[in-house]
Amino acid sequence: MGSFIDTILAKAASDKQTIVLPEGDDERTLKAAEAILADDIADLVILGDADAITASSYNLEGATVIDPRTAAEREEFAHALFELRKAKGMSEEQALDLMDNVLYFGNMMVKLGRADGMVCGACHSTSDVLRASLQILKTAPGVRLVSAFFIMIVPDCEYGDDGVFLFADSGLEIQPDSERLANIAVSSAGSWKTLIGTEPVVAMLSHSTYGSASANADRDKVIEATEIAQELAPGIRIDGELQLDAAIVPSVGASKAPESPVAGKANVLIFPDLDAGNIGYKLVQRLAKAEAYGPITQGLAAPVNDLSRGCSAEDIVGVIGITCVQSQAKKAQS
Ligand SMILES: CC(C)(COP(=O)(O)OP(=O)(O)OC[C@H]1O[C@@H](n2cnc3c(N)ncnc32)[C@H](O)[C@@H]1OP(=O)(O)O)[C@@H](O)C(=O)NCCC(=O)NCCS
Ligand SMILES: CC(=O)OP(=O)(O)O
Repeated sequence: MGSFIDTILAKAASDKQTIVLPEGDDERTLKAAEAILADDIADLVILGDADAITASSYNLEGATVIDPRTAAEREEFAHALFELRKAKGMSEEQALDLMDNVLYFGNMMVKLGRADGMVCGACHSTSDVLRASLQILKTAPGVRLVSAFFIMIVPDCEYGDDGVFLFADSGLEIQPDSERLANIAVSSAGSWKTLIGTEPVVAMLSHSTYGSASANADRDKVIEATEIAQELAPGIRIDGELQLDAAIVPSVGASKAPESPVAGKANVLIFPDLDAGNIGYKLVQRLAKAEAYGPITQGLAAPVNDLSRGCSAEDIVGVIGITCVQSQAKKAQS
């Protein structure tokens, strides 16, 4: 793994957080858990069939293993879930039934402070993972929109921060309007600062650079989103609309958008919709052999992060480290 993830894991280990891994029946999750425990990076709670987990070939000594179907906390968590969701029509019985679902049980652990964060999605779809978190944890104070990004580490790449990029939204918001797109850009700049620590340089991506394409709704959405984002965060370098080459390649940026403070230097790439963002990250991951960590959420009241069902155990280790660093940052702010 590259130096980005080494730095993240060292930071995670410096102030250990407690992370729930609800997919205890997934082989990659157990392999990742073994690596996290061996390097003393986080305290782990693993959910699932306790007999099967403890009988697995992985050394999970030190982890707390809970089977939600028989856990002592079921009634307490179900009642708390009912209180949270009764206005939305949930009954006590439905809340208790949901405690069989590891995603709901895990989110309740985070909600009630039994864990600092959660990582899952190796064998659950993104919509199932995120819906449960959006319903239970909700947005952080002052935040209107939750969105999701990937940290991409592209090998042998001189663009971005030596090949490090943030791609958003690659996981959650399907068709953001200009206001939502602006919010995604501003949140992504904040996430870049939290995880990478250097200055975010944010490009609002389009098929057009500075009006090169004739007016159309897609282009105009990105132009409007850029204006809103610049107003929301005047201290952050955000510019658009920019094509991908103008955003990251200095010579192309200089020729297509010479006055832009972002063109040719972008490290945070904001895609116009989820089709572009999700396809874009998978292209770079698979064709450029980039490491891809995410979807990492931003704007949730507590860090719950998703995975692609195509993830490796190493990806899970990285996302656990990122979740710990997000939790440390959240505690530092409060
Ligand atoms: C995440 C997702 C499931 C949420 O939307 P949904 O299915 O429409 O769920 P709901 O409308 O029931 O929303 C659930 C709750 O989340 C809230 N919510 C939904 N999107 C939100 C957002 N971006 N920010 C904050 N809250 C949000 C809703 O307001 C709702 O709250 P409430 O139940 O307390 O009123 C949906 O956006 C989705 O499927 N996204 C794409 C995921 C995906 O497939 N990605 C590709 C692979 S990574
Ligand atoms: C992030 C993502 O695309 O997830 P999945 O591959 O599981 O759909």
